[in-house]
Amino acid sequence: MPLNITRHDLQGVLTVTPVRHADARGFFSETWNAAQFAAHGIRTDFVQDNQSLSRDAGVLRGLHYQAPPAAQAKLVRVLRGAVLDVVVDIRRGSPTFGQHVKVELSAANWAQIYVPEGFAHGLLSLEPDTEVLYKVSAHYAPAQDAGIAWDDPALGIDWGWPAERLILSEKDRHHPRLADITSPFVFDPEPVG
Ligand SMILES: Cc1cn([C@H]2C[C@H](O)[C@@H](COP(=O)(O)OP(=O)(O)O[C@H]3O[C@@H](C)C(=O)[C@@H](O)[C@H]3O)O2)c(=O)[nH]c1=O
Repeated sequence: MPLNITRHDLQGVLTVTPVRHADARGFFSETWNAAQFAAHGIRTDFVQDNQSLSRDAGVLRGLHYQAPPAAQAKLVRVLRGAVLDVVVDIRRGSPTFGQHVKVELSAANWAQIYVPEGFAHGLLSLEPDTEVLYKVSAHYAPAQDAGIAWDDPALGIDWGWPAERLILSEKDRHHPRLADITSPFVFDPEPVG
């Protein structure tokens, strides 16, 4: 079954919507198929699956990335509830540096987002008890774990949620602005994979 893929204006960022085979019992869906991704030129070796639960709507996680040598590509989907998913290009020299893509992922729309290396990632829960599951291409590396301020004015992300009602981790309250870091990622006009 071919993948339903939408390419975004940011190089390599994709929305992927797997087919759901519905029947009287419910549905069946291939949520990750390496051969089908390879057919689209994406050969990512995922090594870890992560799951998070956000109890309330308004939980904002982000904007996160891991620096090389632990840089991660991610394939993100929602098992329950809905999120606003945001991906920011932080590759120095990129023609779209600092620009973002915003996509709603939900258990209902079954959409996934593919986030390549070189992008910061964040999500906002839009419903209570939202569960997110995502594959990553490098193991967790606390020393390389880093972030950018979700409200960096230069990024201009409209989260569509009153700032005073957002629920953030302590860590996510203190990330620097993009202009205040030297991103560890450099734009490659001809990326492999
Ligand atoms: C990311 C991560 C965290 N942890 C631990 C560290 C900490 O004690 C606890 C919660 O970590 P965090 O606060 O970083 O979790 P969270 O804020 O959900 O972080 C995630 O946010 C989204 C937007 C992403 O893109 C992910 O890659 C990841 O950075 O889990 C791991 O053991 N393995 C992991 O891979």
